[in-house]
Amino acid sequence: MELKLTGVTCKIQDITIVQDVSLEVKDGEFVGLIGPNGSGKTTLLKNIYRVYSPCQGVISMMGEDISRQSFKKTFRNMSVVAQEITHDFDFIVREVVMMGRTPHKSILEQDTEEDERIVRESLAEVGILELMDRHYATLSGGEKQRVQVARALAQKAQLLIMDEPTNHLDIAYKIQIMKMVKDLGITVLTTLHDLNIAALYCDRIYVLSEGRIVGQGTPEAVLCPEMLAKVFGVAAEVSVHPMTKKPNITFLP
Ligand SMILES: Nc1ncnc2c1ncn2[C@@H]1O[C@H](COP(=O)(O)OP(=O)(O)OP(=O)(O)O)[C@@H](O)[C@H]1O
Repeated sequence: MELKLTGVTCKIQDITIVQDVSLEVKDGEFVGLIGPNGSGKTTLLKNIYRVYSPCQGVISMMGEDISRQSFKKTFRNMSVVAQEITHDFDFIVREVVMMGRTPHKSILEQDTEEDERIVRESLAEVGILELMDRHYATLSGGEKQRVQVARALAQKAQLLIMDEPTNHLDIAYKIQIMKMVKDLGITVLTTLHDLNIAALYCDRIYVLSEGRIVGQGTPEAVLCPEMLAKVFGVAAEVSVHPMTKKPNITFLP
């Protein structure tokens, strides 16, 4: 499920937050979006998952402009793990995951046994089947994050958009979730703050700074000391890890 952005600009209250962004995620690619706090990553993703509409530019999936699609059609093909999900009502975990089945149903359609099976499978995949009857509001930040990943899995979409999907997770779950998503083999665009995790899992990376794309390429090409100094303002040494053969960043105090 190919995703393409061409010249996307987004303004909020007349302030340009994202400017002339063009990027492409090819079918089956795992692409990272990195950049400092406030560089516009979440705003860009919100344009992709249709919370905002770009004031200029086109976002297309498989060559079709998503602004011309019904929301239902978009979300049959695109699942989203957003940051900081709060639910106004206190849902049970399995109800939150069942929300992932919504784009596949008509308004009054009941949940089927197949839906129930998919919900259980998705919870098991992220290792929290035992939480299925808990109240979502009572979960820890990391547990909530895994419920959101399970909801996205239950949606069975071919494009997955994730906004910092691992920020509440300890290192073991961070690796588990990234590996699991990678193994799905679907098309992924995700923001990531942990650049060593980005180096391990991303096929390609885009760098956003002040709303513009300032770098793109493989982790080896993008994650260099010059970019880290220029964009993030940090001193770092980058080596190739002898076991993973991926860039390994050591930040210098
Ligand atoms: N609804 C809004 N109203 C006003 N300003 C906003 C709004 N949403 C985002 N911004 C501003 O747009 C800029 C980009 O925000 P955004 O959340 O997209 O950045 P980000 O790269 O995701 O940051 P972080 O890494 O901190 O999550 C910030 O300066 C933010 O304050």
